[in-house]
This record gives sequence, structure tokens and C-alpha cells, in this order.
Amino acid sequence: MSPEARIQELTSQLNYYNDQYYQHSQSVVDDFTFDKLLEELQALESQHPNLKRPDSPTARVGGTISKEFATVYHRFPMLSLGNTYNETDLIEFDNRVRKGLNGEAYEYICEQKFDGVALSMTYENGILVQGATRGDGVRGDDITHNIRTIRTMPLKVGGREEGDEGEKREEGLSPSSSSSLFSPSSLPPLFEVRGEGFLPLAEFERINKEREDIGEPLLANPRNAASGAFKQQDSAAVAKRRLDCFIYSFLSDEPVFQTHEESLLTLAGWGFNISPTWRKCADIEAVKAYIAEWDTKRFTLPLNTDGIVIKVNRYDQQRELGYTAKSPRWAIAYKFKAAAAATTLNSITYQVGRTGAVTPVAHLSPVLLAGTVVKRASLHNANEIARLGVMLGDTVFVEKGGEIIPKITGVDLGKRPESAHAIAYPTECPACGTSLVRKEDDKGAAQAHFYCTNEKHCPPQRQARFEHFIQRRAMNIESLGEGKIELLIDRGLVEEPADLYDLTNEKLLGLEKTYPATSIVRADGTEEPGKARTVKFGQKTVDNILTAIERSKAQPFGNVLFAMGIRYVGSTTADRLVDYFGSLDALMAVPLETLAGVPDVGPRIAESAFAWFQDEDNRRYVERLRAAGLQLVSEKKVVALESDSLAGKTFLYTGTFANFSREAIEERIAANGGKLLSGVSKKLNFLIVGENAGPSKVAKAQQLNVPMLSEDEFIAMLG
Ligand SMILES: NC(=O)c1ccc[n+]([C@@H]2O[C@H](COP(=O)([O-])OP(=O)(O)OC[C@H]3O[C@@H](n4cnc5c(N)ncnc54)[C@H](O)[C@@H]3O)[C@@H](O)[C@H]2O)c1
Ligand SMILES: [Zn+2]
Repeated sequence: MSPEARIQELTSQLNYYNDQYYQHSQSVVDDFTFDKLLEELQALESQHPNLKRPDSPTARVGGTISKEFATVYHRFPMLSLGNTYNETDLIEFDNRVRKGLNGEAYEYICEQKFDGVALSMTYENGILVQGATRGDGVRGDDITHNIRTIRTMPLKVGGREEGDEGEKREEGLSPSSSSSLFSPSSLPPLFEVRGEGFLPLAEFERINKEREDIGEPLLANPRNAASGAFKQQDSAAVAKRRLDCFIYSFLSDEPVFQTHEESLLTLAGWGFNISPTWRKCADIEAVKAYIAEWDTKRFTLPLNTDGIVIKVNRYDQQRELGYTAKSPRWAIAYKFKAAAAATTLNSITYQVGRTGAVTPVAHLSPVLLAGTVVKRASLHNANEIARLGVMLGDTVFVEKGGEIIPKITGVDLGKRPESAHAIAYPTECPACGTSLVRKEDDKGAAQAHFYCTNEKHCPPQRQARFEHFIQRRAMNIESLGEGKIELLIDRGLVEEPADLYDLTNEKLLGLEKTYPATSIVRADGTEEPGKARTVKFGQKTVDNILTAIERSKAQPFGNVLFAMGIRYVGSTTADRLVDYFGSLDALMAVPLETLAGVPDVGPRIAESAFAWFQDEDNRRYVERLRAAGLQLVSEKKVVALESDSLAGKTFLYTGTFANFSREAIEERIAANGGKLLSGVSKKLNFLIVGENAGPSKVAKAQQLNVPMLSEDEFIAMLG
């Protein structure tokens, strides 16, 4: 291929990956592949500068801005970082720095390269006034409302009031003391901090567990989940995601600090969330030691990282070294290749989940990966097996991100043994023998799963129904975990969760079962016999269980509704439905269209819930829960649905009104099926304009051609 054709090909390929990555929060290829292609393009362009295309990804920061948010211009451009995967490049970087500084002494600060989304926060007189994404580096999306939901982000610095800091530092990563190191009176009137917004791994796992539980497709990884969450319109939904942010830089017009170190220490003192994992390094040898240390230690952090960022410490030296069009010359990212290993795929077992979805689990020859022995990996579904073209006996590559179960990312075809054989996906449920049915969800074939439709009697589905029921967000009877349910089902004491309310001391006391040992496999492949596990119901255990069951009767209606296990009805949706209908009886009586009209519910969830309540068995089950004394009415104030005259429409108001307080107008919007947005964007259908309306909102609405309503026009719309 001619260099010209290759340059053209790489340019459009990389622009496509960038678009998917930044606009659709999806990685089509892994970072290493992406970076190698970019490197190839860079090399070709420097050999043939005249062939470089105007839209080349080598000259620009990858992201763009989106139409859904107001655009903000960054006071200082938000750049990318040069990156490398090897030590030679690192030494070269150090040599360039030394040359650039003409023999002056220098030090580095090493930090984790947090794998999330770059955020910029502007403070005016100590108040957080703006939060934005990086966008194309020059302009970003105004996501102030969403950034305000980050609990560790100070809304105000300097002259802090009691309680301003909220519940921060719960990750246990930050310095234990947040006492001011430097007086906040030294705060410049205008400054910007930058950091990486992220979804903590534990939260990512929790969300995915719930998604799996209610039959939603899983989120691909924490980074994409975070970038998707920060771009949601509804900040109340964003707040539920428990996003967090580590701050790693400070900018202001007038220099405030001499060194990066000083700024990190001071920002921590001001109450910013600084990860204490950074270290000052006297030279490149110390940098290498830091890198080596964190190569595996990073897996103990509560978030994913994908490398180490190395920055020259002194700001005057940073200025001296300067910038390229895309990145600073005083910093570099040393990226870790995703921790990967090769091993043999020995067998596959199939697990049946609560919704009947059958998931293949790969069993591997044990292999050491990022400090832990791996012997299982997820394969997701039949399509994934087909996509990988993997066979039993193959040598496969496994990779580990921060997630608990590593994944198979490829096959070493060169090592395929004669004895390898194709994977025959089962046609019957491995647990109950029912013929499997293939269902496709919204995303089409890519997510296709096989299902066992024997919902009521398939043993693992039944077991999972109990596990769903007792979880904390549902009935919170977690003292029944760890094999106890299994034993109760085994002995015929319970068939469905409502039976839990018939358990008595006599039925439980003295129950006992020993589960056979499963062996523990060491990294070298040798096995060590595991211990047999005995589940035993002594008096103390029984007391705990019965108390928890009794206490569960006070769980709010939203929890009970979630516990019922209706497909697609997660705990957030359950609470939403409770807000609107207030009681089970009201909910069961509404027509499908009304259900579908509830904001954030929509036709798919509505159909699933509606059908569930039509089912005879489910109705009988619900009556048993009622008889057991569970809460089926909400004590919270109910938003009574008055009409659906505003259904499907989005609103924002500005100014004050003759007939409504702020609260009242929000209530009217919700009660008539409308949805309140947090800012003016293309997604906004109407801006309701009152007295003393905010000029910027009005101007923005005019610019985007968003229709404006007077108070009277809004009242007329209510009908
Ligand atoms: N897989 C794909 O399809 C695909 C597509 C596009 C980009 N990418 C990946 O994204 C990278 C390019 O993204 P980029 O331009 O954001 O560069 P980058 O992620 O390599 O580096 C810059 C970013 O690092 C982040 N960062 C994290 N910790 C930091 C710290 N302590 N100090 C400073 N910054 C820190 C900041 O958000 C900053 O914007 C590529 O290297 C590639 O691996 C992948
Ligand atoms: Zn089954």
C-alpha cells in the first residue's frame, strides 16, 4: 500500500475509533492497538509531511463536544499526554527533559494515570461555578450540574462552613487529615482544578450485578460507564451513580505555587480529593522504581488505572519545556499493557442466572495474572464464543482489568492442538433440561443470550430469586446468605421467597449440611485440597435469621417492589414507580400507557411490569407477601399523576412565577408526566420563563431555538 493510501486509511480508522470512544463511550479496539496505529500514523506523517491530512488525529485531542450540553471554552487548553509502553522511551523522555533544561537540576512527580474522564472545575471566589469535560481540548461540555453531584468535590473552598465537605474520603485513599495546610485566605479569586472523574470499581460491580439481576445488558468497563454517566441529562440519576474524582492539577492566571508538589499538598489542605498515591522522585531511576512497584499494586486501588504519569515538578521548568500542539513536553504517561497471560481453555460450564440467561464460564489451566491465580474467565455469551473462534483445548489470552473475573481476549491459533474441538453450545438447560430459547435484547444480536424459560421451577433460577429477594437493596435478610438458602430449598422448607415468612424456630434449629470440598489450585498447577464446608443452624444463627426476617417487614415499599424480581425493574425504577403510584394496588390498577408515561420508565420496562402483574401465579405470590405483612404502600409523599398532558416533554424554568413556588412548578411538571432538565440543551423542549428570568438561559434557548413558554402558556398546556 502506498504511504498516501495508508495515511488516509489510518486517519479515517483512528478518527472512527476516537468518535466511538469519546462520543459513544465504546472501545472498538484496545488502547494498545489504538496507540500503535497512532504511532504508525505519526511516523508516516513525519516521513511525508505533505501527505498529512487536515483532519489528522495526531494533531488534535481526540474528543469533541456534544449538542446536548452548553459549550464552554477552556481558559487554558486541556491537552492529552504523550504516552509510551516501554522503558527506552522513558529514558528518551528523561534525556529530552535534561537537554531542554540545559543541565539545570530537576525532579519528577509520579502519579497514577487514573482511567476515567478528564474534568475541569472552575472556582470563583472559592465557589464552584463551572464543571466541564475536556471535549476537543479547546471547548468542552458544560456539565456543572453533574459535577456538583460528586460528593468529594468541594462546592466551596476557603471560609468553609461546617459540613461543607460532606461525606468525603470514604475510599480511604486520601490523607486522613484534611486540615488546612495553607491558609485558604491565599486563594486566588479565580482558579481551575483538573482531575479524573471515575466510577469506583465497587460501584461498577454493584451496578453490573444489578443489571444482570434485572436482565439488562452489562456496562463494558468502568471508564465507559463513567463517561456515559457524566453525560446524562438528569443529574438526579447521575447522583445515584456515586461518581468520584481525583484532582491532579491546578491552574490560575497568576502563578500561586512554585512546584506541582506544593500544589498537591495545598489542594489537599483546601479539601480537594487528592489520591495520596503520588510520589516525588529525584531521578528517572526512582521513577522506574515507582513504576515497578505499582505495576501490580494498582490492582488494590478502588478504581482502574492504566499507567503512571510522570511530571516535571517545578512550574518554571514546565514553562521552559513547553507544549506540542497536543501535549506537554514536561510530562509523559507510561502506560501498562493490560495485564495478560496465555493459558489453556480446558472446559466450559454453563451458569443459569435469575432471569434464566445462560452464561458460559471458561475453566482454564491456572495462570498467574497481576498477582493472582486465575482459573476462570468470562465468555459472556454464544456470540462472544463465535467472535473469538475459540475451541476447547486452545491456548487463549486472558486479560484482567480491575474487574473481578478476567476475560478471554483472543486465541493463539498457532498453538491450536490436533485434539482441539469446537464448543457445542447446549440446547437444553444444564440445570433442568428445558429447551433453551434464544432472545435478543435492544442491542440486537451482539448481546444475544440463550434462556431457560422454566422460570418457576429451574433450580438455579429459584435459588437466584431468593438471593435477589434477601439482598440489602431489597428485603435485607443477608444473614440467610452463604449456602443457607440452598439448604432450606434442599430440605423443602421454602419454595418461593414468600415462604420465608412461615419459617419458625422449630423448622430451622439443628438443620445441618456438609458441602463437599472444592480444591484450591496453585499457580504451578498443583492442587491443594480445600476444606469441606458445613452449614449449620445453631440457636444464634436461627435467632439472627428470624430477627432479620421479622425486621424485613418494615422495608419500604420500593424495596419490596424491587424484591419481587420483575425483569428490568431495578431498585431505582422501583422507587420511581413508588413515587408515582404510592401503593401496590394503585400500581396494579394502572393501564399500560400510564405506566409507560412515567419518566425514566418507558415502554420496555412498562410492558415487563404490566405483564408480570397480569400473571396469575405472580398475583397469588403478591397476595402472600401482603398476608405476611410487607409494606405495599409508600409513606413518602406521592406524586399523583394528574394527567399525561406533558408526557414525553422536557422542561426547565427560570425566574419567579405568580402562581407557583419553585417546588410547586416542579411538582406540576412531574404530576403531568413531564420531565425536568437541569440545563438548556438541544434535549430541552420548553423553557418556562418567569419574572427576572436568567439572561444566559434565555439567550442559550434562543440560540438553540428552544421554544419559550410564559407562565400562562404553561398553565394552558397543563389542560
Ligand atoms: N481503544 C480505543 O478505541 C481508543 C480510542 C481513543 C483513545 N483511546 C485511548 O485513549 C488515549 C488517548 O486519550 P487521551 O488523549 O485522553 O490521552 P491519555 O488518556 O493517554 O492522557 C491524557 C489524560 O490522562 C488523564 N489522566 C489520568 N490521570 C492523570 C494524572 N495523574 N495527571 C494528568 N492526567 C491524568 C487525563 O484525563 C488526561 O486528559 C489513547 O492513548 C488510547 O489508549 C483508545
Ligand atoms: Zn433451567
